[in-house]
Amino acid sequence: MTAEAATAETSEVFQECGCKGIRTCLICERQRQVDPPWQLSPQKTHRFLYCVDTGWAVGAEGSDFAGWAFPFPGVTLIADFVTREEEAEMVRLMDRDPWKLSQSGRRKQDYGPRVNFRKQKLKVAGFQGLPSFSREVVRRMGLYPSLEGFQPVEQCNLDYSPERGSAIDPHLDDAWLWGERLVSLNLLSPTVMSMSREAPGSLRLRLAPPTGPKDSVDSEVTPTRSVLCQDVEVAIPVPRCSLLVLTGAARHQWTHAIHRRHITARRVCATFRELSAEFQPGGRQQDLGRELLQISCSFQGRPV
Ligand SMILES: O=C(O)CCC(=O)C(=O)O
Ligand SMILES: [Fe+2]
Repeated sequence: MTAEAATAETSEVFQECGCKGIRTCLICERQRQVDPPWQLSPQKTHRFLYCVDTGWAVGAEGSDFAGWAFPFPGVTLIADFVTREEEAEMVRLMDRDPWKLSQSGRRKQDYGPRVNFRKQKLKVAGFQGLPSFSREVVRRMGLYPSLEGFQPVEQCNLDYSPERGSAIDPHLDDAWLWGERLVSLNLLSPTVMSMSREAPGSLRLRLAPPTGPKDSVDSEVTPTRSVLCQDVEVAIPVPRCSLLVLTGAARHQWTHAIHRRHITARRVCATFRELSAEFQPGGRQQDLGRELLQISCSFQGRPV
């Protein structure tokens, strides 16, 4: 055996996870005997809960800001987007293909172009479209006003498990290639999407609950308080079988994350992404965009 082969074999045995750099999961934390990440970076001080009925983030019960709230635009949650039968069938079909190890204890399957976001380069070769089992869910998405004209050119399936300590660190999704709406279908178990924002300045809070998203609250007469933006985390409860759409501020200003403690059973998430303006008709890369779209909607895909 060559030295190279020996190294590869050892690292394969050692590395049962896909973590690199600062990312960790339960498997490599045990092997490397390192602290779990939440001991290194403390949780946000002020917790707010997203309310689907009002579209506001409301201070967690029992906390300093209980009863106080601020508008949190850009979130659409569609409950029961798929049935339990459809969910079971989708996951059965996903499980027929191999899952690749990914960072922070996740596993993944990707249907889309190969992309180097840092260099802003992409390769179409190898992409055969979204999988056939997504044809119906993508058709259904287009029936909702907030997803009118939604044509995804990528589907990324992620598999989370409590045994691996799966999570995803706070991040913003790319905005060079991917468009305005980020759409994720949440399968097998409920979870919580945690939103945070490392921006200077504060958020103006009003008394909760406002009775509806369109109510105008006169700030001259209603009491207000403020809270440092960087100290806030907004929890969006995401039910099993629901579809979560992030746009606007929730897409571009607030990072999203799934904490390890919010994975209590196997969870599979399928995220669908559309093209940015640059790749749409009239954009600089419209020809490439058109090609991607044609391939994508053939629904003949295998994971790339
Ligand atoms: O698991 C999720 O719901 C989020 C996944 C995500 O943020 C991503 O793949 O960029
Ligand atoms: Fe993301």
